[in-house]
Parts: sequence; C-alpha cells; structure tokens
Amino acid sequence: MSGAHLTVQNLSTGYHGFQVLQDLSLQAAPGITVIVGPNGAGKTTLLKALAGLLPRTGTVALDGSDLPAMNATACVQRGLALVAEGRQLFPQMTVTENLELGGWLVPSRTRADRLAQAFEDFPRLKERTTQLAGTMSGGEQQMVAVARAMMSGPRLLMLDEPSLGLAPRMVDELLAIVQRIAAQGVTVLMVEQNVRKALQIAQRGYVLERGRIVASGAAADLLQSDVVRQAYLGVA
Ligand SMILES: Nc1ncnc2c1ncn2[C@@H]1O[C@H](COP(=O)(O)OP(=O)(O)OP(=O)(O)O)[C@@H](O)[C@H]1O
Repeated sequence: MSGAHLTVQNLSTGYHGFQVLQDLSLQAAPGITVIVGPNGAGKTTLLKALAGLLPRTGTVALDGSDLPAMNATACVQRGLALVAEGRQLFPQMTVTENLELGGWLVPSRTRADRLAQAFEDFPRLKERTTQLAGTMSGGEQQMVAVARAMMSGPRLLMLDEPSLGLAPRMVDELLAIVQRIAAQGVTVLMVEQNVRKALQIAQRGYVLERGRIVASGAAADLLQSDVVRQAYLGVA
C-alpha cells in the first residue's frame, strides 16, 4: 500500500457564518503529520472539513485530485478515514460488529480479509471479539475506533486526539499502533494534545492557533522550537 499525499490550499471553513479557519494551507505526506494547538484553535474543525463534513472553500486534494466538499462518503471511497474525537462506537454492539460497520462500503470478501488483518494489528481486540464495545476501557474503545477506520482501507487516516483520557501506558500502546499503521504505508494526520509524544513519533508538525498555522516544520525541529517548548511543553 502506498500512502496518499494530501494537499490543502487556502481552506476556509466554519459553522453557520462563523468562520473558524481562514486561508489555511498544509500538506501531509506518507508517514505521520501532527497538528497541535490550544483548545478552540480549530483542529477538530479542520479534520471535519477535510473529511467532507463541513462546507468549505479552497482546495483539498489527495494525490493531486480534488476531494469534494460536503461528501463524506466520496471521501471514504477515495481513501480517507476519520477517527473522530469521542470514538462514536456503537456501545451495544460487539467489537466485531463495530469493525464490520467500518467496512460497509467494501465487498464482503475484502471485509473479511480486513477483519482478519485488524485482529492481527490489534491483538488486544482479538481476545475480545464478542465483547460489547460499551463495556470496554477507554483505551480499548479507542483501539476499536482506529481499527474500525482501518476497515475502509484508507490511504489517509485522520485521528482526532486519539490519546484523550487514556492512561500513559495505553497512550504509548496506541501511538505504537499508529506508528505501525504508518509503517504499513498509510499517511497519518493526527491532532494531539500529547505534544511531546506525538512529535516524537511524527515526521512533520503544524501549530494551529486561532484558525491559522503559526509554525510548521520537521517534527524534530518543532520539538526544539521556542514556540512549542514554551506554549506546549511548559519549558521556559
Ligand atoms: N458545531 C459547532 N457550531 C458552532 N461552533 C462550533 C461548532 N464546533 C466547534 N465550534 C467552534 O469552532 C471553534 C473551533 O473549535 P474546534 O473544536 O475545531 O477546536 P479544537 O482546536 O479542536 O479545540 P479542542 O482542542 O478544544 O477540541 C471554537 O470556537 C468552537 O466553539
């Protein structure tokens, strides 16, 4: 599998006339790209707009061809998947049923293959195929959410704060899985509050504040930069 190149140019979007992002441009290449920023900066709004869930202007292209605005199904068919904040699992359905729903657009043979792959990638879920999703721990539910997104066979996987509310050990386990997914050739675009850990596994990063990109670059350089160290790592 080869990861997709995402190119976003002059994206503006918001809610009912309330503009959140103005003229935002960014790129994501195969590997991991992280977006950090304070609460309310517009990170979730950005991922939703890219996933075809919000009206927008500007262009969003995957491997050079434009993705439609406001057409989430077309975005999934073109290889994009979003794991939204809050996971949005079906709590009364089993792990397997939740995963199968993530593959609703693919033929049943492919779905069965991807289900087997998911249980290989997420051994913790393999032990719990028949457990109801709503009875799982926060970290396990997050794994179900990521595994479900992988069922659509994405070339671009977008994750909105995957480590939110997880214990440190689960954060590490989840980020290790994200690294493995990227190593398989999926482009990952991830919003994370866990700035240090996220930049440590990423190749590139963007800092988003009040709807605008205020810094960007190689993840290793951002980790050393004053803007990230002072505002996000608490280093004076
Ligand atoms: N459905 C909505 N309707 C109206 N305004 C919204 C809606 N969702 C978000 N907003 C506003 O858009 C702005 C950006 O919110 P967004 O959730 O994108 O920020 P964020 O960077 O993801 O923040 P957080 O880290 O707190 O999740 C905020 O001012 C928020 O109040």
